[in-house]
Amino acid sequence: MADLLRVEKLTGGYSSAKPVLREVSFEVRAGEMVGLIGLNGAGKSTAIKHILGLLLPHAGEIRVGGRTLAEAPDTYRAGMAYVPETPLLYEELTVREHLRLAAMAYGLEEAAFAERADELAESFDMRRALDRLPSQLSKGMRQRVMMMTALLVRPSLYVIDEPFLGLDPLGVRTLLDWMAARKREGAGLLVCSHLLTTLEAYCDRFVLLADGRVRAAGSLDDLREAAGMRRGAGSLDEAFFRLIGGGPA
Ligand SMILES: Nc1ncnc2c1ncn2[C@@H]1O[C@H](COP(=O)(O)OP(=O)(O)OP(=O)(O)O)[C@@H](O)[C@H]1O
Repeated sequence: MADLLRVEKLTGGYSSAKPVLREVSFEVRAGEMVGLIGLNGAGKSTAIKHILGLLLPHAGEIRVGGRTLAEAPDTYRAGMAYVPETPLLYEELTVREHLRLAAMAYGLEEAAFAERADELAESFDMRRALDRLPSQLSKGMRQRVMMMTALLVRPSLYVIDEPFLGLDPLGVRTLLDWMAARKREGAGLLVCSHLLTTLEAYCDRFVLLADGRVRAAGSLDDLREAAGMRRGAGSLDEAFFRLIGGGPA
């Protein structure tokens, strides 16, 4: 089976004269969660913009479900859901209307919509907020709406940027439980975050970007090995600091 997401020797960024990403390659397979990590300015958001098709590769290619954006734009876009770091909501639509809009955009049937929306509202404790407008929601509640929208439509690939910021501990736990459930059902998740301890507990593999290049990639043990640590010993945090050259020797 094709990888859900394959980034192949991607060179890209905002101007071809000065690429931000250079020859970046990684993949996300069905049933795995991959953590995209790196310091501020390493190129994580730029990589995500390329994956979403908001930036076009200067060289290399990106495939979602085996197809590039140019080959199959509809399949490419419908194959993934993106959750941005900053909630983007329509100020004139209620929470329920946001969910319904997502369901329509992804062709979700009414019965499935009703069942899933209800389940999500319950587990994210948003039942009482379903008929509120975004201006009547707290920051964390707005973030919950974004997550609920992505979880409602059940694409095969999730691209999630800093999902935990703004969520209270209960929201973080609920979100992680949902992400793990989607993963068990065969979805792939690319999660970009600075919360290394959380990623370590939930991700199967990691891609560490530094200065727009893949500094190390693979399982925690692969990263430990690349960092000169023993397999089976030491945290992701420690491997990270050794690999980017900022930690104790
Ligand atoms: N719109 C833009 N135009 C030009 N350069 C940009 C733009 N956005 C980001 N950059 C540059 O691209 C590089 C990578 O930035 P990017 O936002 O991808 O980093 P990041 O890893 O997501 O960082 P953070 O952890 O701070 O979110 C930086 O040098 C940044 O200055």
